[in-house]
Amino acid sequence: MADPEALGFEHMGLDPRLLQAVADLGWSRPTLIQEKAIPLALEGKDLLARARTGSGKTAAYAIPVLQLLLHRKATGPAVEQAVRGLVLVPTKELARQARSMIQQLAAYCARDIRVANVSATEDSASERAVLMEKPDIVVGTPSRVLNHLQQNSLVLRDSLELLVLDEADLLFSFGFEEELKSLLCHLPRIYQAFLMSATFNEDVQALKELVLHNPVTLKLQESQLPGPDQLRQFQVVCQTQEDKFLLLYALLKLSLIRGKSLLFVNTLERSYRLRLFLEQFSIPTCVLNGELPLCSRCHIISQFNQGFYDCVIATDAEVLGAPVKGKRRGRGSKGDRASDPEAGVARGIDFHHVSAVLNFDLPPTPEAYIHRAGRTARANNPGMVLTFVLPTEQPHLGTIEELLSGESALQSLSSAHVAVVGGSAWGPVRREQAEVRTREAEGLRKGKRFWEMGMGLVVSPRDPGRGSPVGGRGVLP
Ligand SMILES: Nc1ncnc2c1ncn2[C@@H]1O[C@H](COP(=O)(O)OP(=O)(O)OP(=O)(O)O)[C@@H](O)[C@H]1O
Repeated sequence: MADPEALGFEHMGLDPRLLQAVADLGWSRPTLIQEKAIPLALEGKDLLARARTGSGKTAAYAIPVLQLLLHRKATGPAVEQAVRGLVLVPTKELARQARSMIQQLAAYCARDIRVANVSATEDSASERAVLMEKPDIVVGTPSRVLNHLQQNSLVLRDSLELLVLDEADLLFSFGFEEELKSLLCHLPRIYQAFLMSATFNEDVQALKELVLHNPVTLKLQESQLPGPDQLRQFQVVCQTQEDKFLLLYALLKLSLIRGKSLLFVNTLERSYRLRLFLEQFSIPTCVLNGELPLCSRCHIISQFNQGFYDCVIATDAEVLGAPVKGKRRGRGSKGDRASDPEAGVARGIDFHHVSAVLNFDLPPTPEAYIHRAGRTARANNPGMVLTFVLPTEQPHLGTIEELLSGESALQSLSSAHVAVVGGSAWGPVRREQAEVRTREAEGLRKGKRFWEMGMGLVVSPRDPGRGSPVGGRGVLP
C-alpha cells in the first residue's frame, strides 16, 4: 500500500488533463510503483520495474508515456504525426486492457493522443487502415507488431521514442523471443524504454540487455502478494478429488464464498467437468480458457466485470501448455490443439472486484500461485485465496511455501488455517462447513456411497442423477 506521505499525482508535474482523468478513475494517490516510477520516467530514464501483481504497473508506464508525448506536442517543434510510443504485451487480452487503461487516462486529451491496439482482431486489413492514420501509441503482441513492421504498415525507425515491455517475464516464455529480436531491428537506435514485470527471472534479464540502456532498477521491497490485512490465504486438505467437488459445492451453496470468485483448475477438461458439476446444482459459472475465440474471452471478462456472472472457471497461462523457449506455447499440445497461443487468463488480466480466488487444483508453480492470487486484492481492495490440496500434493505446496518464504503467503498458508476434509483435523472454519464434513464422514463411516450435504441435498458418485439435474441429486465427476 502506498505511503500516505508519498508524492501525490498533483505533485508530479503532470498535465492537468491527465490529473483530471486520474481523479475520474477515483485514484486518490499513486500506488508505490507509480510513485517511484513516474518521476524517474519523466526525467527520461530507462526503467526496469518489478512490482507485485495488481499494484498498478499499467498506469506506472502509461502516465509518463502520455505526459511525455503531450509535453512534446505542446512544446516541441511541429513535426509530422507519427507513432512515437509502442507497448508490447504477451497476450491479446492484455493488449486490449492496456489500450483501454491508456485511453481512460487520455480521456481529456483524446484529440492530441490516439491509441491503437493491433492485436484486437484477426483482420489485418482494418488494422492497416488504423495504422495509416499514425496513432501516437500502438499496443500489441510482438508477433502482430512484427507482422505490421514487415509489411511496412507500421514504420518506427525514425519516429519511435518510447518503448514499453509489459509483463516482461512472460514475453520470452510465450515464445516471442525470436519475434522480439527481429522487431528490435525495426526500431531506432535511441529510445526510452520501460520494462515492467511482476517477477525478475533470466528472461527479464535477457530482455533488459536487449532493450534497456543504463536503466534504473526499481525492485520494490514489498512482498509479492499483499499482506494478511488485505489478502487472506487458506488451504484445505481434501482427502480425494471427490472431496474437492463436494467442498466447493458446499462453500458455494452455503454462500461461504461471497461475491465474485475465480476458480482455477489445471486442465481444460477439468474446467468443463467442474462447470457441468456445478450446473447440476443451479450454480451458474462460465469457463474461460485459451481455446475460446478472442471475442468470447473478452466478452466473458467484460460480463464478469459487469457482474453478469459471479463465478468464472479458469485455466491459467502456465498450464495451458508449459511455456517452451523459442516455441509458441500451447500449439499442438495434447488436449489443447486449438488454443490461442496469445491467450493467457491468469496473467495480468484485471478482473474487477474479485473477492475470492479458489485454487481448485494446486497451482503448478509458485509463479502460478502468485499470479492467480493476484487476481484478487488488487490496488487497495481486500481479497481471499483458498487452495484445495490433496495429501499427495502437500510436499508440492510446501515447495511453493518455501519459495514464497518471507512473503505473506508463507504465514497465511500455515497449519493454523488448515482444514482436513474427511480426516481428523478441522481448522478455524465456519460451523456450516463443519456440519457438512461431519455428515459426509458419517456417510463414509456407514459405508454409504453418498454424502448428505447441507440443504437436504444428496450427492451420489454412483448415481448419474439424470432426469433431475437441478437441485436434488447430482453426479460427482
Ligand atoms: N493509484 C491507483 N489507485 C487506485 N487504483 C489503482 C491505481 N492505479 C491502478 N489502480 C487499479 O488497480 C488495478 C490493477 O492495476 P494494473 O492492472 O495496472 O496492475 P498490474 O500491476 O499491472 O497487475 P498485473 O501484474 O496483474 O498485470 C486496476 O483495476 C487499476 O484500475
